[in-house]
Amino acid sequence: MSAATSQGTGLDRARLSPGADLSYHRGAWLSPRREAAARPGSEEKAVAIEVRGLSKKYGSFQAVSDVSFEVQAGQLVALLGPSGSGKSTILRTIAGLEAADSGSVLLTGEDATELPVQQRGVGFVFQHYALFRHMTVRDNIGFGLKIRGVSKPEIRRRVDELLDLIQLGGYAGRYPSQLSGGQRQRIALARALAPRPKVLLLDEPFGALDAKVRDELRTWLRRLHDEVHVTSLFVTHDQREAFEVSDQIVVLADGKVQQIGPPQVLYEKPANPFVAGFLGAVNVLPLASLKAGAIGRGPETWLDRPPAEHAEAYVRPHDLDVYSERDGKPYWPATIERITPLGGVVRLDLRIAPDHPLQIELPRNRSHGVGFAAGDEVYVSPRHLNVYDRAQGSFQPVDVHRALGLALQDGAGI
Ligand SMILES: Nc1ncnc2c1ncn2[C@@H]1O[C@H](COP(=O)(O)OP(=O)(O)OP(=O)(O)O)[C@@H](O)[C@H]1O
Repeated sequence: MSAATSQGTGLDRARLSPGADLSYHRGAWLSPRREAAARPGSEEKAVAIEVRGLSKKYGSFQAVSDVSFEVQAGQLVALLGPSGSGKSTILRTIAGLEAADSGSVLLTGEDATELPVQQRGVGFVFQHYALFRHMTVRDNIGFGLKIRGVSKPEIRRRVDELLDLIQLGGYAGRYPSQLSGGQRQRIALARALAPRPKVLLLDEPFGALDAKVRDELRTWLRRLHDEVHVTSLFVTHDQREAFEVSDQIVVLADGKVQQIGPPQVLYEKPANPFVAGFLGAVNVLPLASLKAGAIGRGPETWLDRPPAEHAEAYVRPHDLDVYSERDGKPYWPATIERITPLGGVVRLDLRIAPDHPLQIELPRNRSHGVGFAAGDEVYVSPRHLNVYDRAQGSFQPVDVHRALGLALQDGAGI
């Protein structure tokens, strides 16, 4: 957090300080060791949450399996995965609401594995607003401070500051029943922030809201985070939500980490077929069927090690071009079955021989210019794809045009 923003929100260092031996850096309290690491010019970045080798069984069911990841101080990170992938279990373990079978949790550098919930310094926001129905908004937000024995004037000042921050200044006297779902979640967030937690944990915070409010709150959360920079880890099963809000995403499936990285990197360079499919639409096609259409060096030369006969190409709908003539690029011959305008893009449903469905998305302007119609025989060419070789267990990105360009420069195989 910069000095300017901390003054702007009133979340200043002096009042946030939980102890003399800690200092504040980009949203997290740091021990002297971590503070040194966070100084400008330092190689190591401060880590606010560190999960090491976490495993958890419910009966004989392995819900979380050797999960490790780090959250840098001041970042907003998503735990993304399908239902049952272990997201909530991990979040609850970090909060201290659940005990892991093995592994450890470090918060701002200190081992918190054995600490009770109240001593971890975490703020928690649940999917279903856990506001007290009989308390006003002001009392709800101030609740955590009251039980910690903070003085009344200080609680009042802090609640006003947070009401300003969440832009609900005029709502202090209302009861939860007099608020919309979105407003209740903003209050829940203010309540979690009130005791100045080291880290904020959010479990599907917008899951119970309708799509439009959800959309608005995502943007709101990101802006709020940019203002206060409190280290936040939030659980979602919604890929779009994770993309819109987070700095980093931890993708989970079956209780295991699949990949960790910034949203765009995961999208462009997924580590495996699961991540490729979970983070957006993808066509899966036999790589071998490109051989016949390949110009110059075929797909077997695009990778360091030639992929097996049954390797598959994973191609995003917007990474495909469609032509009425062959034009020197590798292609799949295809037939257009349906053309569906979808606002800014047009979706083409095609079929390649012998019987593979294929989806392409073209920008609206481009599809107008080309003038395709259902029933047209066309050539489909990938710009970028991932080759999945089950036998080798490898999943490798290929920039097709580049691979082809290099092959042409070589002059080989033409
Ligand atoms: N208390 C429990 N007892 C038994 N099994 C549980 C318990 N809590 C969770 N599980 C199981 O552990 C697995 C992981 O659950 P978890 O809630 O962590 O997943 P999740 O990814 O958060 O799912 P969702 O998005 O549906 O909330 C699920 O299969 C779930 O049924």
